[in-house]
Parts: sequence; C-alpha cells; structure tokens
Amino acid sequence: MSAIPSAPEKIDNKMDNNDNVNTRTETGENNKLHNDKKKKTDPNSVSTVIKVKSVIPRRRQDLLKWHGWGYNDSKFTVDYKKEMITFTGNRYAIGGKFLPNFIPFVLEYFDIDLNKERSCPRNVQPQLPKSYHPSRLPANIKEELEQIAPVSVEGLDRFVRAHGQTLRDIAQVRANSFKRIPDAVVWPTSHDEVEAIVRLACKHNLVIIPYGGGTSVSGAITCPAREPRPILALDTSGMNSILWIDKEQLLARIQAGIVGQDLEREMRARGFTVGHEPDSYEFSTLGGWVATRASGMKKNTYGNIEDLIVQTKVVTPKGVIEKGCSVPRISSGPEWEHVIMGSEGCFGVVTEVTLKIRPLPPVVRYASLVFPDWDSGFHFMREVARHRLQPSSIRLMDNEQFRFGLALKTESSWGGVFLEGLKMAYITRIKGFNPRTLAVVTLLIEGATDEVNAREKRLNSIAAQTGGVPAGATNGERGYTLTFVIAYIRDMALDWNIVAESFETSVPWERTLALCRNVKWTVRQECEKRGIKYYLTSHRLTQTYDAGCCIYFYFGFNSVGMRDPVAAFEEIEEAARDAILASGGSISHHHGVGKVRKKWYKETVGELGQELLLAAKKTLDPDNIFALANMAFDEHEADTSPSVKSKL
Ligand SMILES: Cc1cc2nc3c(=O)[nH]c(=O)nc-3n(C[C@H](O)[C@H](O)[C@H](O)COP(=O)(O)OP(=O)(O)OC[C@H]3O[C@@H](n4cnc5c(N)ncnc54)[C@H](O)[C@@H]3O)c2cc1C
Repeated sequence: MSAIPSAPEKIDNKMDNNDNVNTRTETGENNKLHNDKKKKTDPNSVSTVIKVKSVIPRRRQDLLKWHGWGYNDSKFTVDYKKEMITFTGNRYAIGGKFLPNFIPFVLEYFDIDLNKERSCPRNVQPQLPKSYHPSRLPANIKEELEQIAPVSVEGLDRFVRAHGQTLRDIAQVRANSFKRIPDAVVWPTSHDEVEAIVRLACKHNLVIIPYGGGTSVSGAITCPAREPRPILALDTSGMNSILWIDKEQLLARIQAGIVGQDLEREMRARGFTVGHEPDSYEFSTLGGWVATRASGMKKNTYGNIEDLIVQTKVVTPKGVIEKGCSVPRISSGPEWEHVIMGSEGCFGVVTEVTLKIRPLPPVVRYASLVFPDWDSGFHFMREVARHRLQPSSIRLMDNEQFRFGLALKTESSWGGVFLEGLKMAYITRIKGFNPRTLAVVTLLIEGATDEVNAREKRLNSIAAQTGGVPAGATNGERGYTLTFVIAYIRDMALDWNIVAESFETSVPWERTLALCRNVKWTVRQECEKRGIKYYLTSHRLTQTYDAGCCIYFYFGFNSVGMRDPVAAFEEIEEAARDAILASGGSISHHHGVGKVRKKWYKETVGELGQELLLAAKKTLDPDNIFALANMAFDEHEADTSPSVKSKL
C-alpha cells in the first residue's frame, strides 16, 4: 500500500466530452515495466492505450432514460385502439413489432382496467423536475476540483446520478422526492486524477460516491438522506481505456469505468473476450462489477468477477491498494483484494483492473429443453452440476416465465419465445406435458465443434433421464435475447400501477426446492394479508455450482387503490427475504447488500465479521469520505464528530 502523495499535482486535464481521451499514460509502475518488457519481447502484445469511444455519452440522459431503465428509444408502449403492446426502437429483436399476446397475459395476472386506461392513457413521458436541490459545493472548492477534472453542478447531471434501479429509486425519480442528491459530478480520466480528487475530498471533508453505470439494485449509490457534507458523485465513465492487452499471457489491464458492452466490443474486435456478461452489461461497468462482486451469465466458462481478476488498483483516503505482483495465485495471508471486491464503494475507488481474457470460442450454440414441471427441470440442473457438465450458461425457468415468454410472441416472423406451432403440439399432445406446469431450460454452449457436440449429447442424455425433451436452438437463443428486454417491462408496469422488482439468492442444492416453495407461499400470505388479489411470482435457476445454485425471483402486483405501494412491496420483499434465510438461502448471490439488505448483514457475516468490516473502514477511510452507508455502515456515521469517528 502506498500513501497518496500530499503535494498538490498539476494535472493536464483534457477530457473531450464523450471521446474519453486520456492524454496521459496512467499505468502504474508495475504496468509500465510490464509494457516496456512486452514491447521488446512479444510482438503479439498490444501495449498502446486503446482509448475506447463509449456508446454512452457523458450526458447520459441524452441516450438513456432519466426516469427508468435503458435507452430512451427503447420501451414497451400500448396501442389502446389495437389493444396491443409494441416495443419501440430497433436495438433489440422485438423492436418495432406488435406483441398480440401481451395484453391477455397482463389481464390474466394483473386485471388492469383497459377501459379506464383507454380513456386516460398513461403512455405519457414523465416530466423532468422543474427544480433540483441546490448544490452545497462551495464555489472555491468547485474551482479547486476543476483543476483536476471536469465538474458539473447542473441539477439534471446530479439528479440522474442520485439513484440506481430499485423500485424505490425509480418511484423517487418519477416523484422527484429524493431527500438528497449529489452536489456535484466529477469525471476523472485516470488513476492519478482520482488520487487528486480523493486528496481534495479529505482536505475539505467532502463525501465521494463512486458512480459506475448506475445499475445498482441495492440502493448502494443512493445518497444517504441525512448526510450534511457536500457529496461528489465520482462518475468513472471517463476512465474507460484499455491500457494494454497481453495476448500471450491472456491478460488485459483496463480502467474501471469501462462499460460492459464497450469492453466486449473492443475485445471481440481483437479476437478475445472477457466473457463477463451480467444481464446489465449494456450499462454496468467493470468497477461496479468489482465493487458488487458481480456474476455474469457465462460464469461457468469464464468465472464470476472474483475469478476473472488478477490485480486491482484502488484509491482509498489512506493510500493506494494494489498487490505488488501480478500472479495467478498467492499465499500471503488474507487476500486484501477480496476486501475491495464487494466493498460497495465504501472504501475507495477502483481505478484499474487486470483481467483474464480468452480467445473467442470457435462455436457458440444455443439450445433448449422442456420439462414437464419445475421439479424435473431442477433435477436435471442438479445432475448437470453433479457431473460438472455445465455449459457457459444454463438456466431453468418456471412455468410463469415460460408463459411470459409466450406473451412476448410477436405478430411477425421473429416469432415468439418458446415452443410455437408444431413443437408446442408435439410437447403437449404427444409427450403429454401440461402447458400450465412445464418448465424450460435454455443453454449456451461454447467451445470447439467437437467439444460442443459432445457436451450437447451428454446434456441431452441427462435430460432424457430426468424427463426432458430437446426444444431447439431458436428457443434457446430467444430466451437469452429476452433477458435484455425484460428489464424494460417495469417502466410500463408502473404506468399501470403494477409495482415490480426482482430479488435473488444462493442456496444449497438440497434446500432449493423447499426455498422456492416457501418464498412463493410467503408472498401469497403477505398479499392476502394486504388484500392484494392480482400478483405474479416467478423464479428461475440462473447459476449452478458444486454446492448449490442461484435462484432469481420476479414479483409484481396491481397496486390500484393502495396508499403506499412501494412500502407495501418492500414489506413483502422483506418477508420473502426472511423466508429465504429461514430456508437456508443467503442475503444475496450477486445484487449485494447496499442499503436495502442491511438488516440481514450481521446475521450473515456474524458479529466478528461485522467488526472486521468496521476495522477495515477505520484503516482505509477513517473520516468516512466514502460515506455511502452500505452494508454495516450506519448513516449516522456521516456525522464526523470525534465521538462518532471513534466508533468506526
Ligand atoms: C436489469 C438489471 C440486470 C442486472 N443483472 C445483473 C447480473 O446479471 N449480475 C450481477 O452481478 N448484477 C446484475 N445487476 C446488478 C448491477 O448491474 C450490478 O450490481 C453491477 O455490478 C453494478 O455496476 P454499475 O457499474 O452499474 O455500478 P453502480 O450501480 O454505479 O454502483 C454500484 C456500487 O458499486 C460502487 N462502484 C461503482 N464503480 C466503482 C468503482 N470504480 N470503484 C469503487 N466502487 C464503485 C458504487 O459506489 C456502488 O456502491 C443487474 C441490475 C439490473 C438493473
């Protein structure tokens, strides 16, 4: 660990809006040495900095919705005359197509009043706030900050970085009801600039919230409401260069603000892949993945983020943490890099990461299987994991999700998702599967042709033993495409007063079926208690391990007539989480703790675990500059009076 130099640095800061031009080489000493050596010895290595042009502009609101998920031009919209839903834009396969089965699905589960909606359609853009909380950043500090990196105190720039993607976040955005938003946004382009910003924050006692892609679903980036100090949103999007690629060692050094889709595009253009694809990867960043311990859909081949990282560089108020060597494994006491993975922005800013990369697989094949019900699908998944035969991705969807897939069937040739026409007839009439109970597995198999063929054969043979039937590649591919579109549904649902959100957990194999039943039962009880008649719970098994799996739930209900639907949703979700823990599940598999799951942190890590977390904070950030109040950190600790500081 090295201390942040105290002498002020003059920094040549030329960030060209969206070009993310980094005018200096910001690699650390190790990396400079690495580069110099590689230049001489390895003609295959790319040692020049690749300045990535991001899809996402610095004014994110120009491309992305300020009031919901995803691109401005992509959304579900209702044509009340035709009684049909369309998905706008042409970014996704269902773009521009009518979805004739969607309204019947919504009516069945949520009983919306179409006549009322027709007379008062709500396909209306939410209006931007007329005013914002004034910035608390003193003008002289702003000037000092501007010497380091571009700064904005404009209301909208601050507002769009005040939240993630929880239901409460989106409800607050739409109502402009945040108690606190950042007082300024700052866009560093390099590790050194981050060091200078952190130094300045320590000097003036400012709060820093690292902001990556804003896709957090744990309340992690939401500003603590009672924080009295000026808050800087440190937007990492300007730090998105690929510093070097070592084709021989299959490593790349990358700045932490790079967005998933930019990283994959650049790597694929050079014949490589990182292979980390969380469902949010269009918008989430490398630094966000590290800070939340993210999990990608292809983790069976490439690993979760913790398996992909070889080295990280992190700026904390007490100095820079970075291992002094870049090695595949080390036995040198506890791995301090793991203290940063999952630190949820509370210890400092991840600035650079060395990641493993892989050559692009020669063959990528989708496949799907249908099972008579969830339990038989589950037994298939268990057997596959027992034999360690998982392909890059393997997911089991329950019947509600299967039917939801049918609801997204288009009127035109792209077709629906899952089992049309003859295939459906074969499965229901000849195989005798009940369309109201069947479950679907989607598969993504990567590798050389022989390997892919062999694996598919073995998977099909296990499926046959557990009651499954192959349902083709197209259905498999559509299942994956659908993943990116599902995230857009909540915005339309909110227009109909349907509140919805997902939550997830990890669980040992032997507890999984009981956990799924218990959670659905709990949700049903909680809905009945509140007189909620129209709701949907659904789950899928998204990740498999030797010792268990990840279960991902969707839950939504029609909240018409309720006084505080968001609070009701959160109460039900809390009861569901209690049921998860009581059934042997965890606080989270990949979403993290943030502010919304703090209640269960101590019981998860134990008293001493929590003490260790507080001790790490005291060492790395004694003045609570990174006062995000996630995990065990209480908002009150934002009060920096000596008595409170000593508690840290
Ligand atoms: C539709 C949808 C699908 C999702 N699918 C997945 C999935 O498949 N797998 C998965 O793991 N997660 C998923 N998530 C959750 C989310 O995308 C991840 O938690 C992601 O890692 C957050 O990255 P981000 O760049 O958006 O971080 P942000 O939301 O900006 O920040 C999240 C946390 O990380 C901190 N942080 C961000 N950058 C840095 C940095 N450089 N240094 C230090 N701290 C930093 C922030 O302070 C905050 O505490 C999904 C979310 C949504 C909305």
